[in-house]
Amino acid sequence: MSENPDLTNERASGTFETNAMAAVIYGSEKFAQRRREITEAISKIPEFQDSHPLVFMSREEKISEACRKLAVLSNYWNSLIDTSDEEEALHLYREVLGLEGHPLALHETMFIPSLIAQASDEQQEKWLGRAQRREIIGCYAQTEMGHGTNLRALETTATFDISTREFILNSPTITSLKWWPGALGKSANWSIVIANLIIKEHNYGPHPFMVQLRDEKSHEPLPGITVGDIGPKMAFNGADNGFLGFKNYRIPRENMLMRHSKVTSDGSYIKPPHAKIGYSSMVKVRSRMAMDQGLFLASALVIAVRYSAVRRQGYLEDKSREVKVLDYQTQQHRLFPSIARAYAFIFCGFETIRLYDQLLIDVQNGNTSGMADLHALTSGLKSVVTYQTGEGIEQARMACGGHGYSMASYISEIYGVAIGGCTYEGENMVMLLQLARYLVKSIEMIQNGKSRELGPMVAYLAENESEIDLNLGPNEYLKVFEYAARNQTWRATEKFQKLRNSGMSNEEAWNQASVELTRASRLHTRLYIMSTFINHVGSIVDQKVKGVLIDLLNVHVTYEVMDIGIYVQGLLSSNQMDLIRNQLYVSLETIRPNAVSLVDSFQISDMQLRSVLGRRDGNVYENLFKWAKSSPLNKTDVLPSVTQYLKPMMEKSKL
Ligand SMILES: CCCCCCCCCCCCCCCCCCCC(=O)SCCNC(=O)CCNC(=O)[C@H](O)C(C)(C)COP(=O)(O)OP(=O)(O)OC[C@H]1O[C@@H](n2cnc3c(N)ncnc32)[C@H](O)[C@@H]1OP(=O)(O)O
Ligand SMILES: Cc1cc2nc3c(=O)[nH]c(=O)nc-3n(C[C@H](O)[C@H](O)[C@H](O)COP(=O)(O)OP(=O)(O)OC[C@H]3O[C@@H](n4cnc5c(N)ncnc54)[C@H](O)[C@@H]3O)c2cc1C
Repeated sequence: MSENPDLTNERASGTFETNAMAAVIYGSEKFAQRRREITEAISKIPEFQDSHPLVFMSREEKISEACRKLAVLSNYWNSLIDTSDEEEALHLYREVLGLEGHPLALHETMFIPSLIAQASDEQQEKWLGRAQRREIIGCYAQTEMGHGTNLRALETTATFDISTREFILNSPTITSLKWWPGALGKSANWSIVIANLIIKEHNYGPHPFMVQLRDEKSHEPLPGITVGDIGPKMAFNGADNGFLGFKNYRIPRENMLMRHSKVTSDGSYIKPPHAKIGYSSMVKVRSRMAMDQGLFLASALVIAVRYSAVRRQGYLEDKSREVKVLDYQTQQHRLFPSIARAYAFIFCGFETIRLYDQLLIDVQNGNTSGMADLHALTSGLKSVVTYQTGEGIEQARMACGGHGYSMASYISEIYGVAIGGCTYEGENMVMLLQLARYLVKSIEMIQNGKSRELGPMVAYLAENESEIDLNLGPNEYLKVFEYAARNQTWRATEKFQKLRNSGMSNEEAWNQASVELTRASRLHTRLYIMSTFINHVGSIVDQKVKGVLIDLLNVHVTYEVMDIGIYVQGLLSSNQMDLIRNQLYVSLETIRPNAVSLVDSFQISDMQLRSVLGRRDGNVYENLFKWAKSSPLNKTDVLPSVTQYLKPMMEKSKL
């Protein structure tokens, strides 16, 4: 079937090459090209296709389907990608497995990275190759039923038995059961387990241990291990998140991951170079989240924007034909700022992934000085990005009207998976408060006359306000954001200090200032996102691509400043606010002809999107009907439930 002419026309109105834009989005022409090649190669392998639509499958079927594809993938892995390239691997996983989770997701995202960051050279020699070759499947078991946030209260223990030189693992209570780890339930046979290290009755706090859970031949749980699946979730049901308990389960001393902290055979403890070095796997995942969430948001927008260009409803001036709903200003206001955010998140993602990779090298060389900065940055970024991604996806769903609510759109599944990011890798409020600690410390440095020692990301906190001339473009908007973030950070810090100085405990003062503190963290992070977007656009060479991204940046800066209006009342007059509002409306119109090309540029395949509404060819209606007919409920005209219950009920009512 040929492409829907409405989409053909939209594509013809684009002012730039989508391949050139993809090169900017994905950081290089080479990688953008590799993505296309991988997608093309996968499309020719029939076993990678869903055996039937995932949305009609039960959990068991979803997990089985994911395992089937992983088994097929193992035959093609080396021929499809450069296995040393994490981004290529991720693209392959996304294309083949989609986003509903699978037994190797945590193996790749946390188990292997933990071995790389936490295992000594000898331990890597023993386990890393096996993990990378997928001879074993691992997970990351930290969260317990009773505690996920407050790691100092974890209850699982690893007690050193000096006589046998083993650790004895125990789960002393119900609440100490590990709860949530992905792939733990049914798939993983090994795990990195975070447990309190106890030597001679002294608790040294949470440490990582390499623990075998299941027999490598029979896959049966080993004696002393209780393990299983925690049941269905809001989404992500292709993953078997699990529970895990230990009863006097012994592992050799050499199974504590000992790159940083160490326990010698005589039970001596050697401290790590930084107290939080064991938290690196979390920082690794957080540093990826802006990219991953940006792609979730992008997926929902591809669907909503393409659909809005083929959906016609109502009239504007021309009464001879209904308009594309994408021509309504409200629809543009709903979708275009999110397109800008998706671009910005991906640009930030590349930046934080690079920063993590650098930090990993620094830490391996004994330099831990960058840990606090990256922890603060990624804590704020994961919180803001996951929240705004959730908002954007939900708006995309509503922008598709009734069909958006159908699983045929697939947006609800994208939403369910993405929104999990607000919780996993540190609950958002908690992580905003982690960043707030860093911001408060920065203010205290300024108060103590140490402004010069501030890092580049917080230097603006020490600056004075300057006049704003909004006609001058994005950098002026950045100043508006700096003003808002600076003002809020000072206000929140002063509130905290005042409460503390009034005699309140540090903890209570912090608690009573915490809403204001989280607001400061959000503004600081949104400033970082805007500034990264501006810098990125500034570095683009292709003039056509740059021109469109400047238009998109204008959508971003005007929308973001309008969105934080309450924080800039002291800086901007109501005339200036009106000016910005009008600039936003103008920029929505400017971007309109490029809307479809901007989402096409994400180059997310139909196979990955799984959306009838978001099909690249725009042939929505005939495929919607086909999809509905394939619903299992339509296998027969008369359901057994009708025969069994409704008919007798109706017959009875006739009497
Ligand atoms: C080839 C590769 C292919 C890859 C393919 C992959 C395909 C799959 C794709 C599918 C995607 C799948 C996505 C799903 C993934 C889901 C993963 C979810 C996993 C998890 O959720 S794991 C569990 C995560 N848990 C958490 O995040 C817990 C949150 N809590 C904490 O982090 C800490 O407890 C907290 C809140 C930071 C507090 O810690 P605490 O020890 O109590 O510390 P204090 O509050 O007292 O702070 C002390 C001091 O330490 C500083 N600090 C804290 N953390 C860090 C850190 N990480 N680094 C540096 N510094 C840190 C903190 O700032 C304080 O400093 P001060 O100077 O202020 O004292
Ligand atoms: C899809 C998914 C996958 C996961 N995968 C894994 C995995 O592979 N491995 C693993 O170990 N874990 C995993 N988890 C667990 C996850 O990391 C935790 O659920 C998360 O860190 C939040 O912790 P919690 O559940 O204890 O929340 P809680 O801390 O109980 O949060 C409840 C509420 O309390 C508030 N709160 C808590 N502490 C504070 C505070 N100090 N100040 C202010 N407010 C506070 C929170 O903001 C929140 O509103 C996963 C979770 C999900 C949803």
